[in-house]
Amino acid sequence: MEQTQTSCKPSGTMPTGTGCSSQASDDSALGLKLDDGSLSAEVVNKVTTHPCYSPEGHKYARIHLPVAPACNIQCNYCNRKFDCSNESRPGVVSKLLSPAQGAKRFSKVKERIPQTNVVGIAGPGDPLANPAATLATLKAVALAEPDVHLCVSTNGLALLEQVSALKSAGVSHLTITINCIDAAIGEKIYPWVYFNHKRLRGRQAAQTLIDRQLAGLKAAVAAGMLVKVNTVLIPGINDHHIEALSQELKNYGALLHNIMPLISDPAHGTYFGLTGQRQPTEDEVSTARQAAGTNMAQMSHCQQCRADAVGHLGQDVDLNDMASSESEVDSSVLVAVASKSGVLIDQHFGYAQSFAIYRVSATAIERTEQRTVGQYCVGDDCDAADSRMDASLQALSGVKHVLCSRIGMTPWQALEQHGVMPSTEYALFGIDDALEQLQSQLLENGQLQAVPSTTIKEAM
Ligand SMILES: C[S@@+](CC[C@H](N)C(=O)[O-])C[C@H]1O[C@@H](n2cnc3c(N)ncnc32)[C@H](O)[C@@H]1O
Ligand code: SF4
Repeated sequence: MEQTQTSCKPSGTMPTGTGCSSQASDDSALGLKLDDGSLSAEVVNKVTTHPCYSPEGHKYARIHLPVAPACNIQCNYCNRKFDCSNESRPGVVSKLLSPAQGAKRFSKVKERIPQTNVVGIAGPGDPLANPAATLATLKAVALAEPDVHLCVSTNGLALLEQVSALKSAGVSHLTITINCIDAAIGEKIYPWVYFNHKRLRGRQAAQTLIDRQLAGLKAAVAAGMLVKVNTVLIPGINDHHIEALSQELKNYGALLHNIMPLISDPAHGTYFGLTGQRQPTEDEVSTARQAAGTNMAQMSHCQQCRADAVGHLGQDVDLNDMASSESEVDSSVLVAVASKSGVLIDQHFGYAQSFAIYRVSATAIERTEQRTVGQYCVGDDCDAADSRMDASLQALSGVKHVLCSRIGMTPWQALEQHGVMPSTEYALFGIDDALEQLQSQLLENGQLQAVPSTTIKEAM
């Protein structure tokens, strides 16, 4: 890394300044800083040309490509469903994209907004719970435009094992959401964490996540990435802990700290929304930033963007007129339904011995066949061997969507990697109702050719 001295000097919090230095970090050993505590010219350039890292980057635009639907943890403030109209909060998107569609969207946007120099993957789930789609998208974008900044935003659970792949793909800017370093706090934020093929709960889940986040942070910094940490400020849960957290983040070499207010609304269908967890006041956010600012450079211009945000920060571009150019519009899709009763979506993917296959087009929903599969989970063993997944994939050949009541993370990821979209969104819905809702969603998202009217036909 180039070590040219610059005029960028420590300034503590960074709402309006250069945003390129921190007050007290002593991480020069990590290669980001010079001996006098200032940042190298290369780092300053990477920070000030990124709209999310520095207010100075406002002349540049960013695009988030929504290619990562699955998540390996659950946060009590998050619901990754598709958005309602005009909804703007992290984790929501209008339409998921494949890596090829993502790269195409980037090229279109770059033509229209040439200042787009940042391509990020931030969901709607966790990019590193969908590593194949994330890496394929990053590589396709880098091929089209080698000079863009590539960014990833992750909860950090799977970071340690992905750092070198991210580095090789050219990721320079990384954001990790770390809300606490105390598992007693973490268990109030994360109901479960899916790690090493097991769903962990309670304190063990929180401790595992925290350990992995800190190990991943350390590895990413050592690999030369500029690491920003997001912390969601949740009154009564982690607000008393912010200073201790920022001290640890500094020790681990994070460059910036972005304390974001919790967004909580009963209508969002999140645990915190439903339990009435309140959002912090502006004063509480600024107190937290001051407390953390004694250790870390603070950000305060974050817009808490959607996972498909496009354009300059705070001036998002409407993508509706681009949908048709993202093609991959089908005239019909095959949907596999896992059902025990034959009436409801009430079968776990792993325990299904057969799937009912439906052909869904814009004008019809037609049941075509029943396909038998070798059961994926055997006894308590849902950490199935690759061969059982291969057999399931073969049985589901040509299928684009699987509707089931539950599914493990391993088969979810394997299906996604093969272009099949699993969904538990319709668990316990009537099959007809679920298929009609899916049909409407595909039409709305431009993934089916739009022709009105619906009929359900039993062709068997
Ligand atoms: C949707 S996430 C996607 C990236 C990744 N899964 C993660 O959690 O870091 C992007 C950011 O939005 C934050 N976020 C999600 N829901 C939120 C909410 N209701 N209020 C405030 N921040 C939220 C996450 O904590 C994260 O920092
Ligand atoms: S890690 Fe990110 S995507 Fe996953 S539940 Fe939490 S906020 Fe949502």
